[in-house]
Amino acid sequence: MRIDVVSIFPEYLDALGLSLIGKARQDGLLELNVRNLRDFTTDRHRTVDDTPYGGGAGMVMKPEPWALALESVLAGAGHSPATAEATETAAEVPEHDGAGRPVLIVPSPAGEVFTQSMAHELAGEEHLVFACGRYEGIDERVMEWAAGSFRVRPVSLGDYVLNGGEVAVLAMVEAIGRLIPGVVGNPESLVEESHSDGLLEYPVYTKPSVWRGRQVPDVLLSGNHARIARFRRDEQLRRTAERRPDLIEALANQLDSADRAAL
Ligand SMILES: N#Cc1c(-c2ccc3ccn(Cc4ccc(CN5CCOCC5)cc4)c3c2)n[nH]c1N
Repeated sequence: MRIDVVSIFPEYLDALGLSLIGKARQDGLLELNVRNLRDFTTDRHRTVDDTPYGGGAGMVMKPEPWALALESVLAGAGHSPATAEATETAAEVPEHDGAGRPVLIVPSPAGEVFTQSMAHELAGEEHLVFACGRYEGIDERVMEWAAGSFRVRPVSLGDYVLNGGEVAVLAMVEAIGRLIPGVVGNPESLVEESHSDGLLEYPVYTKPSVWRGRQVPDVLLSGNHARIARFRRDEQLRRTAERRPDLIEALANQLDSADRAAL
């Protein structure tokens, strides 16, 4: 997988050189390129923002630096930017769903909320491009223009307000990158994790069996795998009902009688 990121704070993405994602890059499982949006400005002050049409607080990111940066990404990946007629052609040919075009993920408070399911979907893509906005956001015409060469997806990390897109990109690249085959040493650990079966994960314990007077649940020391599985499932259901009742609602028709007894 190839990932390109454009940001006015490229150093924010340095954390993607560490740990599993950093090793995946060293192992050639993931290619990551970060571009500084200011390198695509044309004035001496490297200006990326301006006042909003229609008034209002704050500043808006200018469109032209973004178009130049995204065209640089396309050129770097061997794609040619869409021309006007190409855009029309793409729109007219129904089977041309743009599957070959890179996905442009635009972190935004107004985006579709990022989920584990979306992480799995995006982990299957060949080329992801992340546009990190700042200020009050990016001129909307950039996303309209980009639709000629990218599959554009505004995505939100969650229902709270950040100051820009970089933190969201760190989270999404980690969530997506860990699903790429070979990145996580033991693929088994990807199976039983939160949200993989729609429930929150069960509590985990390790040595010592008694720590500051607190005993590990006996069932986990029993060696009885059926009882251990049932305990873990019960803990998943209990935790999910307590912390995320919304997830229980979504699963209601999938729970068996043993599950219902645990709630
Ligand atoms: N992913 C993600 C995010 C982001 C996110 C992502 C990208 C950018 C780029 C700029 N910002 C700052 C910003 C904050 C608030 C608003 C709303 N406006 C409405 C009209 O009044 C002014 C304010 C806009 C821009 C960003 C925030 N926040 N929360 C998430 N889950």
